[in-house]
Amino acid sequence: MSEFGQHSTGPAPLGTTLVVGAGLVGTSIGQALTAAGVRVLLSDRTTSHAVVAAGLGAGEVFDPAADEQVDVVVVATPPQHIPAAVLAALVKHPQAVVTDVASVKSSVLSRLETTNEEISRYVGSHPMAGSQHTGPLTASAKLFVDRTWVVTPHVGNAPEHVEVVRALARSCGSRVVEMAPDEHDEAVAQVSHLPQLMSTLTAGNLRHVPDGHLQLAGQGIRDVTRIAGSDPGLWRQIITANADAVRAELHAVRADLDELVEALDDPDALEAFMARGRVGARSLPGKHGSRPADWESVVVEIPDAPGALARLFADIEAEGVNVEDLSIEHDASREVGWLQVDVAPDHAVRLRSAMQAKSWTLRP
Ligand SMILES: NC(=O)c1ccc[n+]([C@@H]2O[C@H](COP(=O)([O-])OP(=O)(O)OC[C@H]3O[C@@H](n4cnc5c(N)ncnc54)[C@H](O)[C@@H]3O)[C@@H](O)[C@H]2O)c1
Ligand SMILES: O=C(O)C(=O)C[C@]1(C(=O)O)C=C[C@@H](O)C=C1
Repeated sequence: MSEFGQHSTGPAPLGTTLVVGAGLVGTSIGQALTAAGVRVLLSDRTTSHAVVAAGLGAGEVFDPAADEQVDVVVVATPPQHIPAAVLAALVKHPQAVVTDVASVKSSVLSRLETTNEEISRYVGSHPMAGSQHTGPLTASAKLFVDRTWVVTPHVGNAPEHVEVVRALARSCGSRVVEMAPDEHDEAVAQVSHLPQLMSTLTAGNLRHVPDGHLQLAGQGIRDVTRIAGSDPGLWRQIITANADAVRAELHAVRADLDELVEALDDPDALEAFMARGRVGARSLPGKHGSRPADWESVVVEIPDAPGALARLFADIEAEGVNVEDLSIEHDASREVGWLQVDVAPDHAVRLRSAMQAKSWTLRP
């Protein structure tokens, strides 16, 4: 686990933490905090979600009648309900530091500020991890491990309140980044909201593609369209709350698209365009902030058979090679998968020969 993880240097312990909204994100936070030894209470306007989350090890169902002191509240509802839920939490839990996990930050803060309520105990935040799924059944205690969690304080916050939210993020295994709410919104328009829309555009375009052609779909389009499966109702709220920043990104993409259409008749320009994409992909930081370009991939064929993956991991471990990242691709026609193991470049040659010596098939 990372130096930021819950099992490492030991973040400051959190007090009793109430999660409001026990869906994908709320339940995952509940599970991570519970695993880190924090007492977690769960509430959801759909009571069965809180009950399911509790059954999945995310904490206990909150009983408002118990009148228990709550030290931290995490509001994990869809964005449109967040300001009201934050205000309600500030009133009901006068000792608590209240945070939220909404994918947009400025609009939530502005809504809270216009109420003229006392919001000094509210510190916004946003874990940069999730999935295309919703609901407690899709949660995972490991969702936030080694991922960035943005904390977006406002001028009224005391440092100790900000520290509580930083400790919350670290307790879930995340790496904390602090940013002003408007800068956060500009950044997520670039690295989250635009990518979501590009995935949606690509997947939406499949409506023109006949079934016979869809059969040819390989891993490439699956990689690009995974997040197009996200909840349209949730994304409607996210994008409309960050429309100005997203609009600027879309205008830039429109200019690039025009350039690309022109480049179709100019191979040099086309290659330069493709090279720009590769540079962009390599600019993304990987685990612990390192760049994927720092690693080398070893791709191993694994039979779709019980125990094959465990055997492969045991063989890698026996070699003493540290695995930096992993991904798996399923072969469309054969009962095999391809496991991509990313390792430090000076370990790659050794790992390849060790795998071959143990009769694993490698992709060149
Ligand atoms: N899905 C992601 O990838 C992701 C990642 C990071 C942050 N977020 C943010 O997390 C929040 C939750 O997203 P999610 O993906 O977990 O959605 P979700 O639909 O899985 O969960 C939302 C939960 O909130 C409950 N809820 C709705 N209104 C409520 C209210 N007024 N009071 C109490 N409970 C209420 C719902 O019943 C549901 O259980 C959103 O604000 C989203 O922007 C999402
Ligand atoms: O589906 C995923 O893999 C995500 O991590 C989703 C993702 C993202 O764009 O990074 C989407 C929106 C959230 O606000 C945070 C995370």
